[in-house]
Amino acid sequence: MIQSDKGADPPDKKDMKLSTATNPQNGLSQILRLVLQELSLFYGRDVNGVCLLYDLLHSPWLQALLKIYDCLQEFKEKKLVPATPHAQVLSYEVVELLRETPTSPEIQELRQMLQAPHFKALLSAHDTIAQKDFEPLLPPLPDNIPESEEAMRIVCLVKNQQPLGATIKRHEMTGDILVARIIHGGLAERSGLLYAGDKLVEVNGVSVEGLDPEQVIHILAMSRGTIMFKVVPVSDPPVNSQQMVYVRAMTEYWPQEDPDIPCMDAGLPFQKGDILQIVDQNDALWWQARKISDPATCAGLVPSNHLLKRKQREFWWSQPYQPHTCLKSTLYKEEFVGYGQKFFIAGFRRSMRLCRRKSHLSPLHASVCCTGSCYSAVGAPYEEVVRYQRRPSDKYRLIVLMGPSGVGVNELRRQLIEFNPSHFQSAVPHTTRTKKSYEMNGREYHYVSKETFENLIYSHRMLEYGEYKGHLYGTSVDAVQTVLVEGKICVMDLEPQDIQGVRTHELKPYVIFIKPSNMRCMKQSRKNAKVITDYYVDMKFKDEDLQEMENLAQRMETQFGQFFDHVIVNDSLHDACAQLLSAIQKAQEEPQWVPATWISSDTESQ
Ligand SMILES: Nc1ncnc2c1ncn2[C@@H]1O[C@H](COP(=O)(O)OP(=O)(O)OP(=O)(O)O)[C@@H](O)[C@H]1O
Repeated sequence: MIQSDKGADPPDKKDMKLSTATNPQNGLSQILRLVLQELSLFYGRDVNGVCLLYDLLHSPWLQALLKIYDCLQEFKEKKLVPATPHAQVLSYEVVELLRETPTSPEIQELRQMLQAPHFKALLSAHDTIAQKDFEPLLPPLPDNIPESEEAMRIVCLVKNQQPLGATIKRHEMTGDILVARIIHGGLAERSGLLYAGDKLVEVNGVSVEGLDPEQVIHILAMSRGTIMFKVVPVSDPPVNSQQMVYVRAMTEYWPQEDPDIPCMDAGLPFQKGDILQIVDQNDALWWQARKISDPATCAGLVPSNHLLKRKQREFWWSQPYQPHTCLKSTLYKEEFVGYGQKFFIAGFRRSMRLCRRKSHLSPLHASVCCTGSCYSAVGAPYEEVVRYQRRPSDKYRLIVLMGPSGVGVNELRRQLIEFNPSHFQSAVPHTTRTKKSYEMNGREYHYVSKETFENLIYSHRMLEYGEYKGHLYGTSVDAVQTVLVEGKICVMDLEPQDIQGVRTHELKPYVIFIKPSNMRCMKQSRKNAKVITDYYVDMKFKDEDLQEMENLAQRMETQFGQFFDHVIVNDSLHDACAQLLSAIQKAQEEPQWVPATWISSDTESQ
C-alpha cells in the first residue's frame, strides 16, 4: 500500500515565524502558527496523517494565500472613506488653528504648505477617488432564465511551447466531449480554470458538438496564441487530495508500446530504478507522476500499481518458457590464506569465472533463491521510497559490490580494505569444511556442521551461500552485523540473485554495481591482468572473456538495475577506487532514497 512520505523533517520554527511575521496581530496567521507548532510535536511520531497535515499547512501555496488574505484585510482597513465634507474643511480648520498659535518658522512653513495650491489639489484628488466605487458593474440578471439553461465558463489560455496539459474523451452515452484529466504542472492545471469532467462546448468559437476527440485535438493543434474554451463546468469539481508519494520503478515502461494507455502523448516513460513522484492517484488505473530527475516538467501518465502488476502477470504468462536467470549458483574457491599480506582479509573468494560457466545449481540453493527473483519479475512494480539520512549514532549501511565475474569486484574491495582496515572490513564467512591446522575459527571462516549451516539457511540468516567440492560456504547476517556493531563499514560482494535477501531494514544495504568499460578500453586496461581460476594460473584475459564480461554486465543491469544505488565503471583501477570511496562516503553521510519499509518503526524487515 502506497502511503505518504514520512521522510521529510519538519522545517524549523524560524521558518514558520518568517512566514507569518507580516502581520503578527492577524488572528488566522496566529492560529496557523500555533497549530503548526502543535503538529511539529507529533511529526516524528507515527501518528497517522500528521505528516500530511503538517506539510499541507506548511505548504508554500497556503502561506502565500494567507499573505494575500492578510494584504486584503489590510487593504480593507485602509480603504479610503469618502471625505469630501471633511478633508478640505479639515485643512481650513488646521490653518485657522495655526493662525492662533504663536508664530515660529516651522508653523509658518506648515501654514504655507497647507495653503499651497498643490496641497489643495491633492486633497481634492483624494476626495474624488474616495467617492468612486471601483467594484465592477455587472449587468442585471435577466428575469426569465430557463430552468434547463446551463452555466457556461469561458476559459482563455495562452498557448506557448508547452502542451495544454489536459486530455479529453467522449462520453459513451451522451457523446459529449469531456475533459478527461488535467495533468499536474501543465498549463490547464496552473490556470485553475479547467477541471476533469468539464463539458467542452466550443473551442475558439467552433462548436464541438458531434465532433470526435481527434477532431477537437486537430482544432487545438491548429490554434495559435490564445485559445478560448467554452465549457459547462462539472457540477462537483474533483477535490485535489494528492499525496506526495515517491516510488522506485522496479520495471520499465514505454507508453508508445502500450495500446491501453488512454493518451499516448501524455504517457511518462520510465526505466528500472527511476524515482518517481506520484502526484495523483485519483484514477485507479492511471496515475500521474513525474521523475525527480526532471521536476520542472509537467506530470505524465503511468499505470497504477494494480494495473502494472496485471500487465506484468499477463506478460509473464505469455512467456511461460522464459528461462529463470536466477538459477545460477554461487561457488567458492576453497583456499585463500592471507600469507604474505600486511593483515588478514577474510571473506574473499578467488575468481570462479570459468567454473561458474560449467557449474550446476545445487537443489538447496535453487529452491530458496528462486523465490526472490521470481518475485522481482512479477512482484510489486513500484517500491515506495523515502529519503533516508543515516544519523551519526546509527550503524553504517552495508556496502554491497556486484558485477560480472572478472570485472574487479574483489580487487576493488581488497584495495578499499587495505586503504583503511580500521574503517572497512569483510564479514567472516561460514563453511562446513574442516579447519586446517594453520587456520583459526572465526578468522578465515566460522567452521560449522552441515546441519547448523542448513539451519541458518532455512531460518533466513544466510545472505548468500554456495556449494563447492561437497562443502557449503556462505556469509551470514550475524557475521555482517558483527562488523557493523564494531562501528566499521562492512563491504561484501554478492551475486545479483541474492540481493533480495540483504534488502532489509536491519542492514540497509547500499548496492554498487561495478561495470566493465567498453571492449577497446578493457583490452588496454586488462593487458597485464590475470584471471585467477580453479585450474589455470596466470591466464590472461582473452577477447572472448572480455566480451562475455560485457554481455553479462548488460544482462545484470537489465534484470537487476532497479536495485543498483550507484554504478562505477572500472576502467582505471585508481579512478574506480577513488569513485568507490566517494560513493561509500555519500551513502553513509548524505540522504538517499530507501524503501519506506526500512524506515517505518513497526516493520522488522521487508
Ligand atoms: N581496473 C583494472 N585495471 C586492471 N586490472 C584490473 C582492474 N580491475 C581488476 N583488475 C584485475 O582483473 C583481475 C580480475 O579481478 P577480480 O578478481 O577482482 O575480479 P572479480 O570481479 O572479483 O571476479 P571474480 O568474481 O571472478 O573473482 C585481477 O587480476 C585484477 O587485479
